[in-house]
Amino acid sequence: MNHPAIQIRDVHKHFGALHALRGVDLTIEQGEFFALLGPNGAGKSTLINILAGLIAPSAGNIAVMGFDVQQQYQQARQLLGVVPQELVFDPFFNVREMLRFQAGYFGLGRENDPWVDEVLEGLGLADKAHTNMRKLSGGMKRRALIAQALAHKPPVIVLDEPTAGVDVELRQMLWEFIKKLNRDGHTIILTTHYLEEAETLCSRVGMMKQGEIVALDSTANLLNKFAGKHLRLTLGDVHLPQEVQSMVRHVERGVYTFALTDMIQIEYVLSSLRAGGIKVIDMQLNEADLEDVFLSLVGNTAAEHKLASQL
Ligand SMILES: Nc1ncnc2c1ncn2[C@@H]1O[C@H](COP(=O)(O)OP(=O)(O)OP(=O)(O)O)[C@@H](O)[C@H]1O
Repeated sequence: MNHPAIQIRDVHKHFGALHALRGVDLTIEQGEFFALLGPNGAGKSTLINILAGLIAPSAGNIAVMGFDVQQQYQQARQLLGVVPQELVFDPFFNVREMLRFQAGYFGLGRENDPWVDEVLEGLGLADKAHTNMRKLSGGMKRRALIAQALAHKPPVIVLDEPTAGVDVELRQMLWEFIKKLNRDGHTIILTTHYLEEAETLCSRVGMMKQGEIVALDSTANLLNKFAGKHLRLTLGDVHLPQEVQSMVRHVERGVYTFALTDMIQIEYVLSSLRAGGIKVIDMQLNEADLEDVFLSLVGNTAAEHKLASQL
């Protein structure tokens, strides 16, 4: 039977009084490149920590390719490679030894060496294979630690904010390598704050807010459904008519970005400005992006949270 890569069923997590996960249901099929997005504190890391078997859920369960992460921890863990935000390593090994050791922990021996070579090559570490972990520069260490999570050739790879604070070169290299692994059949789950990354790489997106999934769809559908267009108008220092103020997504040095859900709104904005005696100095119409979807779903978090807690 072809199990989903990851099946999350009604997962809750309480930290004392805090209800950090409020019934998360999510199925990720084998071969997907999936993005999990959400503002700080939405619960992404908590969900990944439960997935990786590092913490237990308060209720619900998660299976990796059919293996329950608690009841069948070892099998589930073997199928999973998790690149966490913060990583620890043993400083006494060189890079290749460290990767072999890591794979050995999962019961793999010399037969896994070609894969270790592929990982070293893919992450630009081939010429550092014999360098002691202690002697690597910060950026190279980061690469080695990503390699470590992949050493046992896991079919399901989870990357938790892998490019936070990472230089452009590694970012590009990492994505090329991860895209190749995805083409080869590995399932990839990515959490990121870089919405652009999710937009270009991932075919499906889940957005979390306050411990719940608030949107789940293909990247293309989300963009179509929510985003519409961006109208960027250079107006200078003006006072906008009341009726168009709520459509403004962003203002910077006299350039106003309006989020439009319908093309007819262009005429509405322009005629309001005209009626208010405001002159348009320049105008641009752009496709909106995942950031719009994200903001329209997770914006006003604090205000809504307050409202929800009063109800
Ligand atoms: N061990 C813990 N003890 C108590 N509260 C915790 C613990 N871990 C997480 N939390 C809380 O649970 C909520 C969800 O945190 P989590 O780290 O999962 O969010 P996140 O979406 O990963 O955010 P970020 O993008 O900042 O990593 C937050 O309010 C956080 O403070």
